[in-house]
Amino acid sequence: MSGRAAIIGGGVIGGGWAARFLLNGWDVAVFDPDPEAARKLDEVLENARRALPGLGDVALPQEGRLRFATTIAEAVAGAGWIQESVPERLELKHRVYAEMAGHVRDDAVIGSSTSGFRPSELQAGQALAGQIVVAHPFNPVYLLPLVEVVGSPANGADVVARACGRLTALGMRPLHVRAEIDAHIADRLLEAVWREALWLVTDGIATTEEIDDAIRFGFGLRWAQMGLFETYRIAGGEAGMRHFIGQFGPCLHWPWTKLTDVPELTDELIDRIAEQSDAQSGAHSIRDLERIRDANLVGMMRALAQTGWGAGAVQTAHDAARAAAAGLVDRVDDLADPAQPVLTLTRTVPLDWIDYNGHMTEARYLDAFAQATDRLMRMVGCDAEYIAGGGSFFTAESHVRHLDEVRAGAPITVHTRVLEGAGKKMHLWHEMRSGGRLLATGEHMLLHVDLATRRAAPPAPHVAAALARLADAHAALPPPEGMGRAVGAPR
Ligand SMILES: NC(=O)C1=CN([C@@H]2O[C@H](COP(=O)(O)OP(=O)(O)OC[C@H]3O[C@@H](n4cnc5c(N)ncnc54)[C@H](O)[C@@H]3O)[C@@H](O)[C@H]2O)C=CC1
Ligand SMILES: C[N+](C)(C)CC(=O)CC(=O)[O-]
Repeated sequence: MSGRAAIIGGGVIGGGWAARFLLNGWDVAVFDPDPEAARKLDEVLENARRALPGLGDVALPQEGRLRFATTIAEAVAGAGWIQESVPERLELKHRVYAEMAGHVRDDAVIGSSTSGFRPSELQAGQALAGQIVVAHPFNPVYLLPLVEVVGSPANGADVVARACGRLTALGMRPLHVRAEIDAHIADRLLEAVWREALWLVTDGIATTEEIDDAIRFGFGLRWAQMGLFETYRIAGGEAGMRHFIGQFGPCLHWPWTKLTDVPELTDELIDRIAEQSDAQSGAHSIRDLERIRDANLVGMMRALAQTGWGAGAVQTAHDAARAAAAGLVDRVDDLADPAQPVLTLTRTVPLDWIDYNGHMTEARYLDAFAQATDRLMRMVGCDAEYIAGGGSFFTAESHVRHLDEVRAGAPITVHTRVLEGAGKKMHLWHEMRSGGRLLATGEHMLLHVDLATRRAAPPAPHVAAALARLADAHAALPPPEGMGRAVGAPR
């Protein structure tokens, strides 16, 4: 699903929202009075284009069009989603909503990025109250899936549901916060940690770098994939959560935190934090830090997708939802023209597929061909259910030719031919392209096996029939150049 979005306030967060919408195919109008807004947004977009398209295993749609509007009314006209991301001042947010009145589509959702205001505070006195919800994202908005959605009784019954549906279609994970509270759920948690960190600096116990190390080398990695409660459940050992609470419950009454007390943000404390932060990270520009952060996040989320866990599961679901739009099909019967090589992969080269030579590393060619083979297997009926029933294909031999290089962010496709599909054999030919360039070919012999005996065995009749159908259709094509080549064979 795509459409038109309006972004009011194109700073750190508005810029991230603009990138999220644009890269998911939406046209975006931005209103921001800052004369530097276009430059800043351009830089954020450049980073987003580098990172987001390579996060998933399915190509994103064609990027939407970006324009800058000169008034709020012009920006919001015709938009299905309006995201307000102006600074965290209630009176400013109210002024912005008032300027929208009379120009907003009846079915448009007005999301506010507010970190802390409740929806009823935002809606107070507003003609558009029924359309305003909190849609609180996390920086960088173009990569992180979480968005807290909070409504109030002023919203119609379906507004929150409509908001959540649209955010899901953008590859996000809307979390419906059912009760209105200051700072929602996540910032309440973050604020608690932030206050403790400020005390540690105030009291001279730790530097900004030591505090960051305490997070990133340890519990930060755990939080990224299991959060707090699931992590502590494991920490309870076989006796689980009850044992954990029994063991650490008494600490609640010990002076482990200063949560009820807040350090004064004196000039001295601000100077100390700023100086320590410069010493810690000043060698990198903000854009450099953003790129390092993005590469780390993409790598972590792609690892999580392998286990189908947390933020990785969101990406996997988004890929699945996008596959048909990207031209991929799940069944031979769904192919528009089975006589042509089958599109088995369409994606962007991700950042973590690049090696020290600055191009896609050799193993990833085989990885991409393996993904293409997996799709072809599913298309002929060898899907998860079939494999659970005891039948599958094993690869017996592969020959990959590396013909041209490709860099991060480039779109790649794989088209596949079935050279032979009879008895236990499945002989495949993959061609990988970027634009018109042939990057690589892969020739693979697979054997159908009985997973109980681990020995070759004929496939089930429906798999054999689908495979034979493709093999017969592809037999009419001329033999592919390079078929049957061995390493070192003369050209
Ligand atoms: N920075 C963060 O980590 C996060 C911030 N938020 C929330 O997002 C909102 C925006 O915060 P940031 O992007 O960090 O601030 P920012 O200062 O980076 O960006 C705010 C932008 O709004 C523009 N602006 C000011 N007045 C305006 C007006 N009348 N109409 C249109 N644009 C106007 C400014 O020129 C600026 O570009 C706040 O509500 C904040 O709580 C939410 C999640 C994280
Ligand atoms: C610091 N903050 C309150 C603006 C943080 C957020 O709102 C969310 C985030 O991205 O950390």
